[in-house]
Amino acid sequence: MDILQAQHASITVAQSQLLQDITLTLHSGQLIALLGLNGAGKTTLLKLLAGLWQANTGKVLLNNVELNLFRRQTLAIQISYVPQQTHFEFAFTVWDIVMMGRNPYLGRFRPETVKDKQAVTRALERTDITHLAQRWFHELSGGEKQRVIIARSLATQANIILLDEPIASLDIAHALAILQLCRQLADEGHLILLSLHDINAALRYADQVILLHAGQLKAIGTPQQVLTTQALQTHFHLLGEPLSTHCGQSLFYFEHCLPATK
Ligand SMILES: Nc1ncnc2c1ncn2[C@@H]1O[C@H](COP(=O)(O)OP(=O)(O)OP(=O)(O)O)[C@@H](O)[C@H]1O
Repeated sequence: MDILQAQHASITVAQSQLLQDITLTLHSGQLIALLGLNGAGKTTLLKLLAGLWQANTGKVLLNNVELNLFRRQTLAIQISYVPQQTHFEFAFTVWDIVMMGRNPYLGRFRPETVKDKQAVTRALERTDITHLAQRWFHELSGGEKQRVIIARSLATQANIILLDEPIASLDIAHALAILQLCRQLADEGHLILLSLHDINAALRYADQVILLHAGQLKAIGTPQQVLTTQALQTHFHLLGEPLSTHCGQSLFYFEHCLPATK
C-alpha cells in the first residue's frame, strides 16, 4: 500500500502563488480525478506530487518519507508522471520511447533484458499501440503520441501514475479505453491521479475527486460528495442538471452559467 501526501504545501513563483496550503492524502488502489478550470493549478500540483517541483513551504511525502530524500532513480521507479505534451529533439521509434520507461532500471551500461522487453511489449498492448512500435514518434498524430507517452509510463511499472490530461487529444473510443485502463490499474492496486476537464468522466470512473480553484484545494471526496450542482456553479460556472442513465450511472447535462449569475 502506497500513501502519497502533501502537507501544507505551497508554491510561489515571482510573487504569484500557484498552490496555496495544499494538504491531502492519497492511497494506492484508487483512481483520483483532479478537476479545476484552466489555470487552477492542476499541472503544478501533479508536478509537486511527482517530485518534479519543490514546495516553497510545506512538504510532500511518499510512505511518510519526504520526496526530496529519495534518489531520483528510486523515485522514478515509484512515481511516474505523464505530461500533457512531449517533444523529443531526435527521431525515435515508438519502441525506443516506451523503452525509455525502463531507464531507471537500465543504468548506463546495463543492456536491455528479456524483462525490459516484456514490460515494453505489455505496455504497448495495454495502450493499443503494438502496431505502431516501429513507427517514428514525430510522425504520429497527437492522440497516438499521447498513448505512446502513457505506454512509456506503464513500462516503468511504477505503482503511482500521475497523468496530466491524458484524454485531452484522444477520440472518444480511445479516451474511454484509457479511462478504463486507468480504472483497471487502480483496481490492480496502483494509485492513479489524473487531471481531467470531463466532469462526467470523473463521475463515472473516479473513486475520489480533488477540486482545485485558483491554487487552493476546495474539496476532496467521492465524486458524489464533491460534484454537487452548487460546486459546479461556483467553481466551473456551469448549471448542471443531474441525469441518470438506464444502467443507473449519474451524469450531468450542462448549461453555461455566466460567472456574474453565481
Ligand atoms: N513556471 C511558471 N512560472 C509562473 N507561473 C506559472 C508557471 N507555471 C504555471 N504558472 C501559472 O500557474 C497557474 C497554474 O498553472 P497550471 O498549468 O498548473 O494550471 P492547470 O490547472 O494545469 O491549467 P490547464 O487546465 O489550462 O492545463 C497558471 O496561472 C499559470 O500561468
